[in-house]
Amino acid sequence: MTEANRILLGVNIDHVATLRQARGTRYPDPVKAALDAEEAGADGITVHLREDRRHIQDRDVRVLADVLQTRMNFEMGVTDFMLGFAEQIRPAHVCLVPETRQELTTEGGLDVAGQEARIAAAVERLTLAGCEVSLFIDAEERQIEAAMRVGAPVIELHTGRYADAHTAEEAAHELSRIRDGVICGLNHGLIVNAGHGLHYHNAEAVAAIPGVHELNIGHAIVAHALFVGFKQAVAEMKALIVAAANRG
Ligand SMILES: CC(=O)[C@@H](O)[C@H](O)COP(=O)(O)O
Ligand SMILES: NCC(=O)COP(=O)(O)O
Repeated sequence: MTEANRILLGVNIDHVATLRQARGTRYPDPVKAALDAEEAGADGITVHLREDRRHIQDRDVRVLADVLQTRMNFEMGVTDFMLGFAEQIRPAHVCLVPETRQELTTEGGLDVAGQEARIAAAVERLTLAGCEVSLFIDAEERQIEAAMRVGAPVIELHTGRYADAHTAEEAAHELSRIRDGVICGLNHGLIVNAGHGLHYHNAEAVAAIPGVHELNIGHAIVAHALFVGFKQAVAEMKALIVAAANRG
């Protein structure tokens, strides 16, 4: 990997499917979005198959598994169904996320410390299936240490509180928590990704944190794509974070 592309962009295409599901149509097709994203420089494609199937559907994941040129980052709750599904699909990456039916979006990180045995068993099953497992967690030392203990090689730090900050002070505080989380993860030998709620106006500061491996970004890219097209929206985000990482 060259210095110019040392940070990776995973493009989350869930909300292309959100638009499709709103009318029960066949369009817009998240698979087309994924292929366009790849052409525009995405390093991977992220999809979250929610238990309530509010956006991505099982078939989307199956088709993506066949056609992606990069790699799939499959986000899932820790349930027996999802574990079995992932074992069939065998995505390159599986990210375990917390999930509740009523939430608007993923509101916090997975409580790994509070359920180590259950998460360790899931990590083991997925690893045996050939998936690299990541855990979507808050930037807290106890969660990062638990992630290491359960055998996950990768963590993704939840950036939602930073993205939703109402003041510059709050944003700076949340950013410094993420920075500390990155250092902690790296010190424990983990690969550290980050994502959630990142946008064209706030992703650079996270990308500039030394050691961040990949950012997963979806909602903002899909929204921007309405006005500039999907490829352009992905290319703009990729250029933004690569430049920030190189400056940082
Ligand atoms: C786990 C995560 O942060 C994203 O995948 C997010 O869940 C996108 O989907 P939702 O907007 O449905 O939460
Ligand atoms: N894991 C975070 C992700 O995939 C993208 O989240 P968002 O940018 O749609 O909020």
